[in-house]
Amino acid sequence: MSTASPVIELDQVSLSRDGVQVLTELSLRLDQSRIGLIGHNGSGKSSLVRLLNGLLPSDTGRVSVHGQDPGRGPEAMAATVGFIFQNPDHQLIFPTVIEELTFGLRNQGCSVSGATEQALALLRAHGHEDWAERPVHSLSEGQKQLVCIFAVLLLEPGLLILDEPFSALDLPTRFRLLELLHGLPQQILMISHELDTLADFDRLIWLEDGRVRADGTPDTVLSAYQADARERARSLRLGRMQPQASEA
Ligand SMILES: Nc1ncnc2c1ncn2[C@@H]1O[C@H](COP(=O)(O)OP(=O)(O)OP(=O)(O)O)[C@@H](O)[C@H]1O
Repeated sequence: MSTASPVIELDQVSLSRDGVQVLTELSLRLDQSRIGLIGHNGSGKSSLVRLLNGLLPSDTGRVSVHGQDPGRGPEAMAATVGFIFQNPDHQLIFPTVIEELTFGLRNQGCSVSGATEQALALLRAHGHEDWAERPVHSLSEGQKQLVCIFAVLLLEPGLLILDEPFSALDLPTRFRLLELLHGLPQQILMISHELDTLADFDRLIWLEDGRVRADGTPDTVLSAYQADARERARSLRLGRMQPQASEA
């Protein structure tokens, strides 16, 4: 794993997509081990994490991820940032688990035998050596998500970014994944609408309209976020009731 300082820094970063401003003058220094990113739909969470792994370029400002400039693009960032998508099918491209796991290592110049050895060792360490030759399509959603995590762990990135990794998973699988994530040495930045999965995190950032609405421990940020969501739900209900009242 990289020994670079595990710090993500954004300085006055703005980003627009299709001409719409998505992030506005965002400045953050993230050096905690477990960081959660929350916010209502469209608040800019996915855009922010895609900026960190080089999938989206910023319009203005400076971004540094463990000393690397994501402006170099996602391939150059692969050794620094492991990215886990919400839907494993967007990530998994090979027929078998072992092919999937060895691809990244081979890309980094590792021999077939060396890559296979490392992949088998990782599967063995997690009690899944029997998965090696399994067709990826035969795995459950939770098993596929684990394979995605194993694939990025083999590249030993300093940062793992997970964009809503739990949405398709049942509760036991969610617990199993959370346990695995909490045991990893990597810095973790995770987007989740499942707020209970973030309760043990060191820090939560609440994004709203591309700006930081709140930033602090789960205790403080989650209660404010839930109160805001309840207030929004209440005004939505009132909004629906208005036409009926005027009809009366
Ligand atoms: N591919 C895209 N092209 C153009 N605009 C996009 C694209 N994806 C998202 N956006 C816009 O960027 C803004 C932020 O979206 P983003 O996906 O970053 O939000 P989010 O907080 O991750 O939302 P959600 O919780 O719904 O996943 C929204 O206004 C959205 O419409």
